Amino acid sequence: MTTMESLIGLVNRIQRACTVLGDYGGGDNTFSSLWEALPSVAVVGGQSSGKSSVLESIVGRDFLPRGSGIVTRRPLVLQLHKTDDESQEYAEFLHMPKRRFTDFGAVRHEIQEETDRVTGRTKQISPVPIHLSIYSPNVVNLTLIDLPGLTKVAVEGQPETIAQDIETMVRSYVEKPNSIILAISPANQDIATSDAIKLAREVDPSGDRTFGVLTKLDLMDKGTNALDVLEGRSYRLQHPWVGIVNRSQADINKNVDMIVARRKEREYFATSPDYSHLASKMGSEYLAKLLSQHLETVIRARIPSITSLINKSIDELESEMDHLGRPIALDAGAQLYTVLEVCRAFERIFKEHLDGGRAGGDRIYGVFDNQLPAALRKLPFDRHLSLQNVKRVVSEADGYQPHLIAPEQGYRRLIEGALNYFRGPAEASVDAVHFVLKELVRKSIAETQELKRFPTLQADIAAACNEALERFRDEGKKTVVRLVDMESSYLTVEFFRKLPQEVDKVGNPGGNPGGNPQATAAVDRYGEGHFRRIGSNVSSYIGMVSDTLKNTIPKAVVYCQVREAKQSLLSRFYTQLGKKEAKQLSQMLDEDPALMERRQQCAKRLELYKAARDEIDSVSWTR
Ligand SMILES: Nc1nc2c(ncn2[C@@H]2O[C@H](COP(=O)(O)OP(=O)(O)OP(=O)(O)O)[C@@H](O)[C@H]2O)c(=O)[nH]1
Repeated sequence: MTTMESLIGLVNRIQRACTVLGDYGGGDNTFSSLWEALPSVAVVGGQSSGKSSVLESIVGRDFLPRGSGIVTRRPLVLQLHKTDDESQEYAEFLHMPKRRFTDFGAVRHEIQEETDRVTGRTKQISPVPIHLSIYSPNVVNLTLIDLPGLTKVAVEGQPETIAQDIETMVRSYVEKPNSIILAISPANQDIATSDAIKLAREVDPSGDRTFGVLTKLDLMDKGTNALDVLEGRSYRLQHPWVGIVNRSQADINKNVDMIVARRKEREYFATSPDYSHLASKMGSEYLAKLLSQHLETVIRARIPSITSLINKSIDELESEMDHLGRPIALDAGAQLYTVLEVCRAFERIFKEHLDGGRAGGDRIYGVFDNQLPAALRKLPFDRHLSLQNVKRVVSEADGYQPHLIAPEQGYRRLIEGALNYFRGPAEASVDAVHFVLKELVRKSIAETQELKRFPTLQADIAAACNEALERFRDEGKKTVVRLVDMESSYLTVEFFRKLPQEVDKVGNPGGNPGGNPQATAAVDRYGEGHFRRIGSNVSSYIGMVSDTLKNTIPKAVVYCQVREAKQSLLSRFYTQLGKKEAKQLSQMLDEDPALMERRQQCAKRLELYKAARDEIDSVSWTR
């Protein structure tokens, strides 16, 4: 069977858990607020309207700080728990869970101290609530939130904006649709000027959620009464107005006991000529019962929507937790496993870039198909094989004895000189592919979801990849330069064998009919045509080599760089990983602090919502 205790107690427990997580009215939150979904009673009134007196009267104890100026500077969530008649009264603060207060003077002192702990002694206000639970046979189960009194002017030491700040904070509590407003107004003031009623009218125009309380009935001018207000004629609310007579300042000074004061209040209404017909519906005890019953009804009505909010929030949090990733295990084995798993995810993406499926690998083919042939075409063979240079190289190679038939040395020197030019484009191809691979590593790291959480591991993987790519580049360069050197070290004999014999060709070059053939040949061997032919033969040979290199350089580059990157980009990293200690591994898995924080918050929230769901499930409802 559901009892009032179980329902209000349930909300109390959820409310306390909310506060621990920073979820309270007026708080700044990135999560949907469970607190806001919970019905609560907020006590609102102007300064000196009698708020503290009403609360103390409901509790039956003196426990609230008194003084001039703004005494209540943080919301006080006051949870009242009714206990067995013979049990001892005590109070407990959420921020001091181990200490039971039986001296209510000490409770008052602790409220002051705890207020100052957050706000400093500067008379500032703070929306962070203080939670106080009171266990007593003299209370009904009820939760009330005492808020700073609405004020018009700042006093010495308070910021100019204090009046506005208080209103904003109070408003943030009372504007929530689940808030029940206990609007306190003094009877010796015109109700039209009541701060509490003004605010309540704004946030609850239908008066559905507002309970009007009229204090200081005993202080009204003789011959006047508050029946117009109490009977709902001055300002109509959905719930009946409740009149209250609290202890006067003189009673307080005389330390009149609260229980005695309650009795006097009862007597006041019972014997009052104006109010005796309303006596059963007046006074602080009646108010407490009325609120308790109403709160219970409201909670009962809200349970389905609270449950659905909780379920929705659990789903959202679980999906966010999935997105954020599991928390990191503490033992070295599990950490190593996590690192390897993340590395493999990265390698998979990197390979997809090379093998297709993701863009980027085609840029390597671009190097082979465009950059390399273009660079080969641009080599300065025209200059190298100009008539002048051919002549110079051949003469230098001949030395003092000009060549007799073909300038063997001259050919070799010209060819060797030309082949040297191939080193440039060969090395440039290696560099170009290196940069493509580097870029693909960068992209793959960015695209590896699993890596996002671990900035340190990201940097470690990037460094390991770059180190490996440098090694592959060195190897690639050595290999392509070797290809060029191989061309210089042994020339293709076949090519020269196939060249038409010069003697035959020059025997009668067709320009000197009838002349002395020997003389013509002799002159021509050192003439321009002869050198031009040498240049053209060397050029053909170089063209042939260029065609070969155009094909073999890509093979070497793929073999040394691309294939290696696919097969063993992280091989060394893995070897080093095996030697790492648990501490180093956990350093690698050092998460982005913001992300860790968010996960922790989500986990705590999730715990709260699940606990709240269990709490709700554990109460058997009578509907
Ligand atoms: N005679 C009489 N005095 C009252 C009544 N209610 C409050 N007082 C007196 O009015 C003064 C202010 O009451 P509090 O309960 O401190 O009012 P408050 O709204 O909490 O004031 P602040 O905390 O300063 O905003 C005190 O001196 C009370 O004794 C009442 O019903 N009758």
